[in-house]
Amino acid sequence: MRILVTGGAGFIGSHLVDKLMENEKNEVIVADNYFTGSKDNLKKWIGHPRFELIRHDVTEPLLIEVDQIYHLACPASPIFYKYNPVKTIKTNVIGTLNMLGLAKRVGARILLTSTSEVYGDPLIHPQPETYWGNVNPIGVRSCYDEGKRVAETLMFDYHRQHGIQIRIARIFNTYGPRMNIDDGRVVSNFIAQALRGEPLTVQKPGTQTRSFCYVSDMVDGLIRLMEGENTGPVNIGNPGEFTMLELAETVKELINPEIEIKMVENTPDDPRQRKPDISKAKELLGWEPKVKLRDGLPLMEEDFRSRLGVPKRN
Ligand SMILES: NC(=O)c1ccc[n+]([C@@H]2O[C@H](COP(=O)([O-])OP(=O)(O)OC[C@H]3O[C@@H](n4cnc5c(N)ncnc54)[C@H](O)[C@@H]3O)[C@@H](O)[C@H]2O)c1
Ligand SMILES: O=C(O)[C@H]1O[C@H](OP(=O)(O)OP(=O)(O)OC[C@H]2O[C@@H](n3ccc(=O)[nH]c3=O)[C@H](O)[C@@H]2O)[C@H](O)[C@@H](O)[C@@H]1O
Repeated sequence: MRILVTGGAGFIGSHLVDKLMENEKNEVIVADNYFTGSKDNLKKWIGHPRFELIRHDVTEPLLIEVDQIYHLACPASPIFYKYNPVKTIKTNVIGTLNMLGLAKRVGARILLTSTSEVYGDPLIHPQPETYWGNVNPIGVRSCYDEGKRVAETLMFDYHRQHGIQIRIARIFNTYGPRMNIDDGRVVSNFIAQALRGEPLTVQKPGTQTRSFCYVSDMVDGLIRLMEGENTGPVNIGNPGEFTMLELAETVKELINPEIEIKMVENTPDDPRQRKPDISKAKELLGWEPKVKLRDGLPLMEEDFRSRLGVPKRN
């Protein structure tokens, strides 16, 4: 099986590559423009005979021969996707069109990593896949959430019109080792702040919720979806729901009980609550997450300590 992973130098993509490379029958090709990803995440595979890394921007066509495409390329942290919103929407729309064109030409199966942000600021809780969402089409997050919604539309239109085999995963907040230290997402921010001895910045009001999935569970869910018979969309995430204040308290307790928690201004259109209904993933993929937040945070702490050079105190 020859497998293309777009965005494979990023956080989730590099863990997915590790898992796919475990199977000796797989050849893995990564295409990435290194906007938020890094070759460092893939260093153990560079030079491996079953692995290839291409510097490529998915907004340009890619002509290669593959059997499967995991299409992850897209900046995921709000600070990065808002940095150049026109580029973000081009990545979601033109990038997905290009990858669907590739899938059509070579007859490959393609999986899109969509997002829980397609539900916007949800009015239904928890969110099932049947919920159409509550999204601002002209806001500062729209390049990402509307971009992913168009990407999902393109996937289904190619499927209906050209018979392409598609899979859509709606990923909910995922965390783990290899996240960018200054990525700006909440779990990486809090862990880096706790280790640097800086206050944990809880954006107001602090009662907004998220549900955090450990990256190994995520990768397992994505592979099951790709290998299974269902197009999706399927929610993949951990239903354990926490307010941002609860998350800050947990990080404080586990990593640095002396640290201060500081309330700071939030950004526009921040969803107030988010929790996946994972009945479909359980039923169709036989999947559910195994790693609890309290078990996953220390694994991420260990990785951040070694990258920041902050040894554990005894
Ligand atoms: N991590 C999460 O919580 C989460 C949640 C929902 C959805 N997702 C989706 O999962 C995917 C991976 O997210 P992540 O957390 O690993 O993010 P990440 O930023 O670490 O990885 C994204 C990768 O895509 C690459 N990339 C960006 N634009 C590109 C382009 N135009 N051409 C080629 N490569 C490009 C980046 O360099 C990076 O390596 C994204 O599609 C994201 O939208 C992630
Ligand atoms: O799971 C998803 O579908 C989406 O979730 C995230 O978007 P978001 O939930 O806004 O992620 P964060 O930036 O980590 O913010 C989560 C919450 O933490 C808060 N926050 C963030 C950073 C911080 O320092 N402090 C803080 O309280 C934010 O206000 C927000 O309420 C990801 O960044 C998207 O890539 C992904 O598609």
